[in-house]
Amino acid sequence: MKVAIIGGSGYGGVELARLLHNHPYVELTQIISHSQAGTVFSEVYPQMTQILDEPMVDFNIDQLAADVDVVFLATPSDVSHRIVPEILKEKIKCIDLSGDFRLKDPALYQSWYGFENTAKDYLNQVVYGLSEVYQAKIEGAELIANPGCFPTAGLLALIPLVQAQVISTQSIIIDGKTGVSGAGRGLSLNVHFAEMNENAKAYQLGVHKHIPELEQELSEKSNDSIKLNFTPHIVPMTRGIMMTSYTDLVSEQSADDILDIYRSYYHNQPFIRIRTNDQIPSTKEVYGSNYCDIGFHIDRRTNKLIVVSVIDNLVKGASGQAIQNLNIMAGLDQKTGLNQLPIYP
Ligand SMILES: NC(=O)C1=CN([C@@H]2O[C@H](COP(=O)(O)OP(=O)(O)OC[C@H]3O[C@@H](n4cnc5c(N)ncnc54)[C@H](OP(=O)(O)O)[C@@H]3O)[C@@H](O)[C@H]2O)C=CC1
Ligand SMILES: CC(=O)N[C@@H](CCC(=O)OP(=O)(O)O)C(=O)O
Repeated sequence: MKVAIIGGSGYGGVELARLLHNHPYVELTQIISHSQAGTVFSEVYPQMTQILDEPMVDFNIDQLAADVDVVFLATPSDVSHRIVPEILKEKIKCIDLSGDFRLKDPALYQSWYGFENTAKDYLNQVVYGLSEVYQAKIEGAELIANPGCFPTAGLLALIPLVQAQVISTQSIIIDGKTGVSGAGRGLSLNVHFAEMNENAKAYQLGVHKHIPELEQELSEKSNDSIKLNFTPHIVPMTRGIMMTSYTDLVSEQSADDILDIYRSYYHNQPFIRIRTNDQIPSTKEVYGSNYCDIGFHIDRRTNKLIVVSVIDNLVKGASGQAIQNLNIMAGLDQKTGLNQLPIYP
């Protein structure tokens, strides 16, 4: 398969380049850059010296049509909805890492993302690329909306429970923590060393763009209209997402019952690892890998089931899951090119 990356000079772009380098069936033919076309990729990212020494190129639809089967868009929000229709017309498949196509209700883009989606007609055909949950739909997709990093970890923890109807859908509270690379490579005060080092900050309470995404997908799986609380925190680490979900059990459940729900839902899913015996995963245990690790604790005093799920935001939360989706679309083993083990310590 010939693939291109749009948004090459960002963190999602370089992580795609790193992972695709070891993919046996992919040829990366173009890295497209809005701001640095003509610059050699390894000059922007010296760790790619003697690996990717070609210059990045401008977006050119004719060149794409001649050269590429699948495009990864690793662009900020409010970009891909403007260019995806043009790319799809050339029969090139698109995997969009941004949020531009994740929400099914077009009205929600203005309120949560602050832009008007100009490709509303495509919201009916886009497939939400949560790989383990929508595998069958992903197989035939032309356009994938790769899930957000927080939703990936949160939904993988909660969908099996909601579907099994063992938790209340009206009292879900999620506490999210993210590493700084989640904010992308652009400079901003929030990620300034003195602002974030030895510091933890909650942000965007009640207005974060991942709230409607979490609600949309959990509502779909429960046939209920779910409203939930989600608060993200930025903490001083480079990579990693931890989602701690507080849920109310609606019936008596043992730890083995909960384990059975997860094991049967994720039967044969290579990237989901369910922890047993109250073992709670930490972000370093998935660092650099495409795994999502899930651990849980039942608090008998309060009848709450507390679930902790962790991913690497740049791998399972972005570029790794995008490649997992490419593999599913191409009929390959999901693990192709994604066999990196976590880097620990
Ligand atoms: N970082 C993360 O953990 C995750 C990120 N995502 C999503 O992936 C996307 C990329 O994120 P990330 O790589 O971190 O962000 P970065 O800010 O690191 O990179 C985005 C890149 O997009 C390109 N770009 C910027 N403005 C425009 C524009 N107006 N038109 C076209 N291209 C533009 C730039 O590259 P160039 O100039 O070379 O084109 C820029 O480097 C975002 O939508 C983000 O929400 C999803 C999950 C996790
Ligand atoms: C630290 C930080 O700013 N994190 C980003 C994570 C989201 C992101 O960048 O991208 P996706 O929506 O595509 O997952 C945020 O909270 O907006």
